[in-house]
Amino acid sequence: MAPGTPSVVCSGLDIVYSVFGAKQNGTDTGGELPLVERLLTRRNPVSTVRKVHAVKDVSFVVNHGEAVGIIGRNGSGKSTLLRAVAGLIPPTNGRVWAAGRPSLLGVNAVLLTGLTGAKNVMIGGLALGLTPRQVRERYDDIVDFSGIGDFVDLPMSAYSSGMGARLRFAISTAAAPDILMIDEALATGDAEFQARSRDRMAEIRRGASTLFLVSHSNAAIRESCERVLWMDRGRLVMDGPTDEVVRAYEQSHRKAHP
Ligand SMILES: Nc1ncnc2c1ncn2[C@@H]1O[C@H](COP(=O)(O)OP(=O)(O)OP(=O)(O)O)[C@@H](O)[C@H]1O
Repeated sequence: MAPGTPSVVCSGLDIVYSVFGAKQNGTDTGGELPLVERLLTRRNPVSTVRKVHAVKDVSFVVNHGEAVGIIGRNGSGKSTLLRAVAGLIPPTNGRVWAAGRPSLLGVNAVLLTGLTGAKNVMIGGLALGLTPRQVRERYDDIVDFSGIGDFVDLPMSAYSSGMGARLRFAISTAAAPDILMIDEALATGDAEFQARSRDRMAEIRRGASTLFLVSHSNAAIRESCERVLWMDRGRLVMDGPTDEVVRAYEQSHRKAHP
């Protein structure tokens, strides 16, 4: 885990989703016909498999101790890239290599919403590689940090989305993972929780772990990351120091909407 040595290597990564039951472009003219005519002619849309090329030929190397922001417009492939690096989606082409266990528990974790927060703390802790004893030792800290109070004894299905996100974040950062990945939804926490999250991220970084942060908040990216990957339509269009990349990204908005 020495700072300066590679933590994540992504080489020529392509991710293509297959969407089943979608209308294939060009094969269906039904949409252009008036409703009555469509009903009379019974011309139904052709259901088929549609490919969505969400990440296209992306390559980068991130070293231990780096905090990397991922920015880009809606649908540009940020979350998909993060999930692929976490090993949750197999690459269609290319390779992803990670030193250590990436933890995307931050927000997208599949916790069991039918179970109580308390049970999910145990499950999440075990998933992070902690022993049951370590989870018990850290239990109070995790629950305190999440700030969900007595709700911990209720099923997670009764939580607001912000409460769920806070508990996931608290669990995911309890084990100081080698590679912590945080997706946008973290921003659902209130201002006080966000301030505590930033402190916790700074603490994790001091432990020479690697941080990936997907966010639409350029302020959050500026505050937490020294390097930024800018994604656009699945491609990595810029990779460099935060100031440079965020400035170029903001300028591209101004050009698009002067
Ligand atoms: N499970 C999925 N199945 C099919 N297509 C998907 C799936 N998830 C994402 N996509 C598509 O992949 C593309 C990239 O989506 P992704 O969620 O990675 O973008 P994003 O940059 O994180 O977007 P946002 O900023 O809106 O969260 C989009 O076209 C999206 O519709």
